[in-house]
Amino acid sequence: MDKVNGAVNRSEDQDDGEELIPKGPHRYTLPSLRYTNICIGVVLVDAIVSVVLWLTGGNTDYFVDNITNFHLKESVFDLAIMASLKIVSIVTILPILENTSYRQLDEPYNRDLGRRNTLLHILLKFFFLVFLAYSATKGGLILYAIINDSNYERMHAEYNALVISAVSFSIIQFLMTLFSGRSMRRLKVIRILHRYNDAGEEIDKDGKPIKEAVNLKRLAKLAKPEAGILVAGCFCLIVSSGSSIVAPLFFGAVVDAAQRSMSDLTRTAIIMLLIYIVGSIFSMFRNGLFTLAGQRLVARLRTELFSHIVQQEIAFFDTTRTGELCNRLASDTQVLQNATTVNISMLVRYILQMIGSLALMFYLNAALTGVLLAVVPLVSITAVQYGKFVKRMQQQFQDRLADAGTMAEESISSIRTVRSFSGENKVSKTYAEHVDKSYQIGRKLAIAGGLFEGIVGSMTAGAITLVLWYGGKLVYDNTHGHHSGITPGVLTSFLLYTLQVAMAFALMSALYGDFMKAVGASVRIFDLLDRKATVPNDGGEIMTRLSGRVEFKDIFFTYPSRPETQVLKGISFTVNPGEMVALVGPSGGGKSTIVNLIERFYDPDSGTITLGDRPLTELDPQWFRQKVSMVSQEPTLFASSIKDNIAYGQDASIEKIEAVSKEANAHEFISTFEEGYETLVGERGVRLSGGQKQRVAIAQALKMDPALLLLDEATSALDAESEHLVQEAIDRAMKGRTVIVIAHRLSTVRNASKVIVIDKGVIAEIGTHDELLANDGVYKKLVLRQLNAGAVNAADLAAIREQITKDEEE
Ligand SMILES: Nc1ncnc2c1ncn2[C@@H]1O[C@H](COP(=O)(O)OP(=O)(O)OP(=O)(O)O)[C@@H](O)[C@H]1O
Repeated sequence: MDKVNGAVNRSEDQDDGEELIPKGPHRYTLPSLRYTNICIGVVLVDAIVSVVLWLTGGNTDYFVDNITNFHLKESVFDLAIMASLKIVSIVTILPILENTSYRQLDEPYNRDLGRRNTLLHILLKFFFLVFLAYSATKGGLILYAIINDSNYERMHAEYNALVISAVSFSIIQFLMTLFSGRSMRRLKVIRILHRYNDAGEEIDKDGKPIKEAVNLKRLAKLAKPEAGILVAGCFCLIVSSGSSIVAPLFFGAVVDAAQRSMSDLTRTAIIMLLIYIVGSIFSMFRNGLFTLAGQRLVARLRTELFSHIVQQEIAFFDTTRTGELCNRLASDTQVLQNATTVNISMLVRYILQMIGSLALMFYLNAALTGVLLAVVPLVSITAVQYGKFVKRMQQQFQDRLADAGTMAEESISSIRTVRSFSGENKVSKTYAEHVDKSYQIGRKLAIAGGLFEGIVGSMTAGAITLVLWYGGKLVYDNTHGHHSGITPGVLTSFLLYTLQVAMAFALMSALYGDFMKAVGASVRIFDLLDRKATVPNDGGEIMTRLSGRVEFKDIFFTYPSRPETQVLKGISFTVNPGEMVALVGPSGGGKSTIVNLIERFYDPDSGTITLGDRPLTELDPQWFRQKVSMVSQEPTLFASSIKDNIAYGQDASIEKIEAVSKEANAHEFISTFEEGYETLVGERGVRLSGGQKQRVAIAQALKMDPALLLLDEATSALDAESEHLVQEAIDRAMKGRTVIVIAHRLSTVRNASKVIVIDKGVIAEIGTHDELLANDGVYKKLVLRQLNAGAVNAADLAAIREQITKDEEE
């Protein structure tokens, strides 16, 4: 990657019309794969092919004679010189042009720059037009002489090849210069922005330092434990590639042997068969070993990733969609599996095949190889352009598909809500819209795919015909006594090599796409793996005993997912061991948030929470969470048996499970199930009723024998019998424990040691039920509202009425 402006700029955010100039130090670089470098590369290949063909063609006399007695239709050293001139002109003009064009993007009104640019564009096109005109004229004259002039003395095969290559390259290069203007204008779009912090570290969009750049090295490091398998795989790969490299040679040998004798033919055919068999056996091992390494890698990666995900703080899950995380686990890891093992093996195989085949092709006939190499760039440029387009489209296609997937997952997992709102048609319509978006991209891809097939197919056919025609001519030369000809067997081998190189090339471009996908997937996976939970999940002190004392000291809290709204504004209270404290207040006031903070699902913005006289941040979260049990109003069970749900997270004997179930009034209903404690509860416990789920959750909490019990009373009405059973279980669970309850029932608040009224993030009132009722405050209003809603039983109603009348009398 080249530096565009090595000096680091400092600028403020401002709109320059096209993009926002980033705040702070930054610089830009240009990608290596860009117009200028591609052009220089093509000209270099042209020069190498030309010089090699010129130097390998003919004996010394011929070689010298060709120079001293220069003749337009017979000499070729002019073409080799022209190739060198091309290098000089492109290497001098293009980098300057790129530089001035880049500057001009920032100084569009600089006339000097504009004039200089125009001149350079014209010069570039002019030079390459001259080169094209010269080589085309020369090629035309030679072709004319071959066809019409019987006295014309044929050139050496290599020289013929040189003329063909010079003409083809000149056409390609001239066509490329036509795109110079457009490509230079795109410099600003393709440049890569690097931001830095004040310490000089490179940072990403969000200002976080880019710790370890995702590169092949890190990907390869992932596969380190599989090194042994991979080395064995590589050995098999080398043997199997060797076999496929030499096999075509024997293919040709069989054709030639057939023209000599039967015994020769049989012998050569058997050798060829043996080579293929050895190749296949090693291919089999190669394939098996690489796939095995991949499977091991992905299994390890998935496990590691999953345990890393579940270690993240709760706030992370508030902002990250479940579907997205599942995608990372399922498909991103799969993409990485292929990229780090099977794809790398394929890449090495194709590279070996290409280099080996090309070397043997040169060995068989340099001229024929030269002709082939001359037509390759045309096909490859088209293929690369198409590849880029496909990559962009594929990315969009995947994104749209992922949107559809996430939406489907959300709808299906909350099918009950969808059904109860009769939302089936709506979700189907939304899903169809998402799918349609991906279909539109898929359609474009289909059309482009067809076009590409057609164009590249015709080009390939043209290239093969050219090679075949030229090879045929060499066979003809051979049978008619020219020393530069080849046998039909060599032509056969050559054609097979051509196909092998073409296939390796085509498959390699497909691999490029896979690698790009893998880089994308690895960025996402490594991002996740590198992410450190802001609320740690382990480490800290483990005490011998934990008392249930809880203290909030001036707690301010904002949910990270909604940074603009402060939810708790200076909350302070104490819960002493053995007390039952009720949190009450209007909906959205912050009661559940307080409970979340006690579980240390989040850390407060400021203030201290102490549990058993120690700040929560000093305790080992995994340890203290076992001492603090939470029973929520809508418990979520796991899709396993009742027994496993109660034992969740701990080894517990069936006797213990039964004992806590009895205490939680759950044993009775569990015993009525045919499979008892082994009964499966279904996804999120759907096969149990609300009351049953709550009692299982209470049993779960009791099994932990918690020092502190956090309760969220159900607001949803259960039937009287069920409510009675749940209430009885809750009362039993509360006995002898420190309890904080988000209370909705008057009976609960009346029994509470202390009632804390939370309203809009602050403590509105604090005291016993009787004290608070005496105040004409939020609590009294709440109680009256409950009375009106009829949400209290007859005894409560009478007691409250009596109390209020007494208050009014006073
Ligand atoms: N995970 C979250 N991310 C962002 N905001 C949240 C989150 N959970 C709750 N809130 C917001 O915090 C505020 C307090 O919510 P909280 O659930 O603590 O209220 P509550 O008093 O328990 O209400 P209710 O009695 O209805 O359960 C609400 O405005 C809510 O929208």
